[in-house]
Amino acid sequence: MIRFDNVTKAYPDGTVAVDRLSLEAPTGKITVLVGPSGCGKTTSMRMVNRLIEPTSGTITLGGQPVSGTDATELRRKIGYVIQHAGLFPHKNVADNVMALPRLLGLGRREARTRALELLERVGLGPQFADRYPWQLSGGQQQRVGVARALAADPPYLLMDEPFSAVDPVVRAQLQEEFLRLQREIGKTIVLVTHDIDEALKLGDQVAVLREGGRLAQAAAPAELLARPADAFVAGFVGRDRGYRALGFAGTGDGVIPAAEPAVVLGATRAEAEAAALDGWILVTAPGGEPIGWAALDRLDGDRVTEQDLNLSATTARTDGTLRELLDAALSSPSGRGVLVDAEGHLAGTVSPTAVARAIEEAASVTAPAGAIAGSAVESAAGVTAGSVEPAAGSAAEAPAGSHL
Ligand SMILES: Nc1ncnc2c1ncn2[C@@H]1O[C@H](COP(=O)(O)OP(=O)(O)OP(=O)(O)O)[C@@H](O)[C@H]1O
Repeated sequence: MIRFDNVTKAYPDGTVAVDRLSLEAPTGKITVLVGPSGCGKTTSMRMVNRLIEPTSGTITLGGQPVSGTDATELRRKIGYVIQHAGLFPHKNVADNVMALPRLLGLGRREARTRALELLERVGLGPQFADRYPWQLSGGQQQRVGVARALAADPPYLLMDEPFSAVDPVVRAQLQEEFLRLQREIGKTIVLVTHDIDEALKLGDQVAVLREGGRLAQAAAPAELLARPADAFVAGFVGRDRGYRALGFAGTGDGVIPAAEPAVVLGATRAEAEAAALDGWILVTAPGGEPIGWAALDRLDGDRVTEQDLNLSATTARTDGTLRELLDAALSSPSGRGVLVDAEGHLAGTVSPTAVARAIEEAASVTAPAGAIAGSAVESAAGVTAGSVEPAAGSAAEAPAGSHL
């Protein structure tokens, strides 16, 4: 565990960057520090590995005050990932990854083997080992940065805006990979971001800081969405937080999919017309995976082809979150959200009304009469005050929904 106890940092010019911060980052979990620019996120994090010394207060790592630990010794226990990866430009990828273990005396051949293993863990094949940083994309550089931080197998990881220098698509991919990796390695992580969506997606615990370096609230994402401590947190978390909370409000297990007829791509117009419930027919791949919807009155030829497909809808897994189910239902041109099983095969469809009913039920199971929907949703997610356990079906799980 990393613990901040009444920690303050005032710079010589009088700026109070961090003001009496008390916070625990639990072992094996991801704690995200989030807040507007200048609220003291980076300063807080850098005090952990003693790149910055606090003015007062104590930071402990596994019960040991960092101020009493030799800085070099300390940094061996703490991997550090920064924005733009911060790779050595004159070293190739393998040497970048193994710089620290080599310094600590690891032999060249062993270092190379370990570098290749680590690169594979972060999704980079052996062909990257001999490239130089300038020969990599931004996302690949970030992956090397993560591999390097893990090289000495430290129990703690500090990550400062690790995914912010890449485009949104790569970013989402890196976030998913990072969560998958963390499920394997279970490090104690403090991650800084200014992006609340990233914080809610990655954090087991999210600590919202406000200007002046004061902690506004630290809670599990579902708790933060359901019960923001004050107007600042509510504003920072965003206006659509009721909808976002559905991502933590249990799964669609209680929603029974309705049978949906479908035809395989390449079926004849007559087959599509015979099967359809209304003006829309669902089209699948030969293996049974839904691909898209076709409007019968807009079919181009005698057969259903890819050109006929409307691809605007998302699919949700039957055990996906209520948010994913609602999104599937609302994004479907036919008004029926497509559900798939764990193998990606069509399981049926669900209407927005059916999902709304499930949302109401989730809210009423545990809520006393008259309780506000927000706290009911939170109860349904099984979140207790102060808990940092991810709720079932939370962002820490593999993504259950995908694009149709
Ligand atoms: N060396 C310094 N001297 C004086 N003030 C500083 C120094 N370093 C940081 N600050 C100030 O401390 C405050 C907190 O800075 P910090 O970098 O921790 O914020 P941040 O939340 O990480 O911001 P950002 O999201 O913009 O990176 C800011 O007001 C900043 O200007």
